[in-house]
Amino acid sequence: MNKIILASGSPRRKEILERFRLNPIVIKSGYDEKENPDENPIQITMSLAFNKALNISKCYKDDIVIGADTVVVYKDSILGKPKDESDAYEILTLLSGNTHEVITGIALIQDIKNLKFIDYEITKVKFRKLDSKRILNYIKTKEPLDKAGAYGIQGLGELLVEKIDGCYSNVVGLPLTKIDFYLDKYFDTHLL
Ligand SMILES: Cc1cn([C@H]2C[C@H](O)[C@@H](COP(=O)(O)OP(=O)(O)OP(=O)(O)O)O2)c(=O)[nH]c1=O
Repeated sequence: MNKIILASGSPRRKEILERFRLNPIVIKSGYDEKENPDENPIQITMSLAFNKALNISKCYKDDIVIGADTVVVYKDSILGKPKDESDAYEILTLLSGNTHEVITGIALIQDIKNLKFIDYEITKVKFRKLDSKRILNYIKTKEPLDKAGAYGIQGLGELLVEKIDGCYSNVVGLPLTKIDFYLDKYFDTHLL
């Protein structure tokens, strides 16, 4: 089996792969996450995912390198990670009672075989109506601070969610079924 490198500092992405018996080597990509204002959210997540993976694959040409980037989109605005607690409060107030999209761009690269794939997945998430006390209590847990959209569906944030439409692991940061599709079809790596 080929070595898999996860070009991401996100512990959630590592956990998703480990749950499915892949033990990636984790190397956080030093890529500076600058968004291009001319790109739409899908293009932004795919370019960032690709550049994160490319940065690492230059030095690990034999290995399969996976990069990803997740954003929350509500009414055409990209809601990334909150800058601070008051930003988290604003984001969660905006999302309360409404449906947003979680978009994750992915890239898989194996330089030596000249294999490069870029794709994305969208999941719709509807939030419950949240009063300010609940939002403040959630922010106190610190869970929102390092996550796009200021929540983690895999944690206490599950309590904010009324329903989801689409791939669950995509919301957590890595659309597993799509990753499995590419690994199986092009990289001779099979999760099942
Ligand atoms: C919506 C949502 C996001 N997130 C996380 C996934 C990502 O880690 C993070 C989005 O930030 P990203 O910039 O995609 O990733 P990262 O900075 O954590 O890691 P790296 O750039 O090194 O790859 O938000 C959750 O964990 N749960 C959720 O429900």
